Amino acid sequence: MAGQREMREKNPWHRRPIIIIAVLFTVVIGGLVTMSVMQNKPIHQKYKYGIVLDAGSSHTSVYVYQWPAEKENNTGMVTQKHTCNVKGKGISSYFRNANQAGPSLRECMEEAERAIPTPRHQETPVYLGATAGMRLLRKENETASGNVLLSVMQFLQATPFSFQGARIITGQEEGAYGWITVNYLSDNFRRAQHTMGALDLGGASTQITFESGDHFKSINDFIHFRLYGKEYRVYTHSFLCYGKDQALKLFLDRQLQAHPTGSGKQTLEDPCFHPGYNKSKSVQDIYNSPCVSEVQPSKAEFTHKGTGNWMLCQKNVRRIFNFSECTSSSCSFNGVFQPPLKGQFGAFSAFFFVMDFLNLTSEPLEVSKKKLAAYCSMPWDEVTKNHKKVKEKYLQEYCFSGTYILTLLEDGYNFTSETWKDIKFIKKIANSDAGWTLGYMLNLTNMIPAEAPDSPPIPHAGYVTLMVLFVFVLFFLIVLAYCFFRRSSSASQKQIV
Ligand SMILES: O=c1[nH]cnc2c1ncn2[C@@H]1O[C@H](COP(=O)(O)OP(=O)(O)O)[C@@H](O)[C@H]1O
Ligand SMILES: [Ca+2]
Repeated sequence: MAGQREMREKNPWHRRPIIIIAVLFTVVIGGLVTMSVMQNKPIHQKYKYGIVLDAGSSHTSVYVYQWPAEKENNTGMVTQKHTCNVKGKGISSYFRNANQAGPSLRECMEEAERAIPTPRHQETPVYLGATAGMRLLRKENETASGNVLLSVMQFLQATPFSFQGARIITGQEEGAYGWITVNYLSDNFRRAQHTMGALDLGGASTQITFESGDHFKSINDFIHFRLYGKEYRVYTHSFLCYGKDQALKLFLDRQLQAHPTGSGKQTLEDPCFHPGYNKSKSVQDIYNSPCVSEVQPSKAEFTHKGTGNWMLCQKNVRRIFNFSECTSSSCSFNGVFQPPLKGQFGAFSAFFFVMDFLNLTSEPLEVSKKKLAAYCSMPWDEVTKNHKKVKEKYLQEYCFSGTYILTLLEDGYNFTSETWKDIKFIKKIANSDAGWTLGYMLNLTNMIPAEAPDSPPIPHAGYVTLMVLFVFVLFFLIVLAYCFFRRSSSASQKQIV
């Protein structure tokens, strides 16, 4: 008996309260660990959706975006779920039969219906923004542009989505939203010291946008943003008629006016088209735009003949710009103020399509010029043989388009051989297309807050881990205290004995 009691006193685990405490602690710790694992398991996300239609001058694209419902204001959360290119030309081409403009969007809107779960349709906002093609049509024929917009509005209103409006956005908005898109997708607003500039080349206009502290001139070209608690002063300018399709019209007009012919069909010897290229073209196709001079050549047709001479091509391309007039401290072209370039630039849309086709997206400026000169001098039949799958409409123009891009960037915007590496020709960032549509939607749905959202001092997972650790330490301390107490009480018992 005495021996048994002695053993029990030596081994404290034999005591009932201790066993109960140990079991309780095990249960509590087990509970806490399970809770922390459960809490951090990815829960089934509820997504929200948004649709933006980019009604460009050459064609319309439909973009479907999605984001987790509870993370609306976290940057980098919106992703591009689906895109669809509307068949045919841009909505401005429906100026003669405006009521056909809306129905032309049908197939792509049906695709959007399939891309978004049906229960979400009603709450999904849909926006249409029209760019330079519609700006030009409004200039030429306001009634026609109004009718085209009315047709697309009526069509979109009848879709199951929540229609939020169809309008012609300004060139400034186009530039600014493109800038917001590239910086949002690169997570520059919250993580980086600097933002990235945006260069957008369309068919009818082109935009340059970048952060610049230089704000004393031309207030019109500066926009202020407060995003995630930071101030941004952004320069943006849109050049109407300097998209690549309108620039080609300006270019052909200059050449046709420079070599008027007397009687007979006019032949235009064009250094920006390949040798052996020979096509009869309608004069009306050039003069159907408010960008070109009102004095038309008298003939209805002309023969467009390529000569493939890059040096001469660049010399002629330069003529569509005015580089001499400038009443400000510094200018891009046509007397437009532009502060000195700063930082890196993302160049997208036609900047990317053309430079990518020509394999010039990562070449230095001088190499690009040499390669382009060699490409322009290639005979047209060889070009068509080498690129059987490329649409002829694009293929015939790549020599001109490449030359136009190099000239616009170097002589127009003032990039140099040294700063050329700061231009990144991009199509997508983080799987979403670079362009103005995402920035437009982020702005209209208030998804970029002016102030940085308050975040807890430690993340949730860290909090749970700390709590578990804390319980372990507490448990260890109690055991330690108990042992200490046991030892000192048995020592004092011995002394009494
Ligand atoms: O694959 C391609 N190769 C060359 N150019 C392209 C390709 N895809 C689109 N483009 C061009 O990109 C431009 C897009 O312009 P958009 O239609 O957005 O006009 P906008 O922005 O001036 O309103 C057009 O000039 C179109 O021809
Ligand atoms: Ca565009």
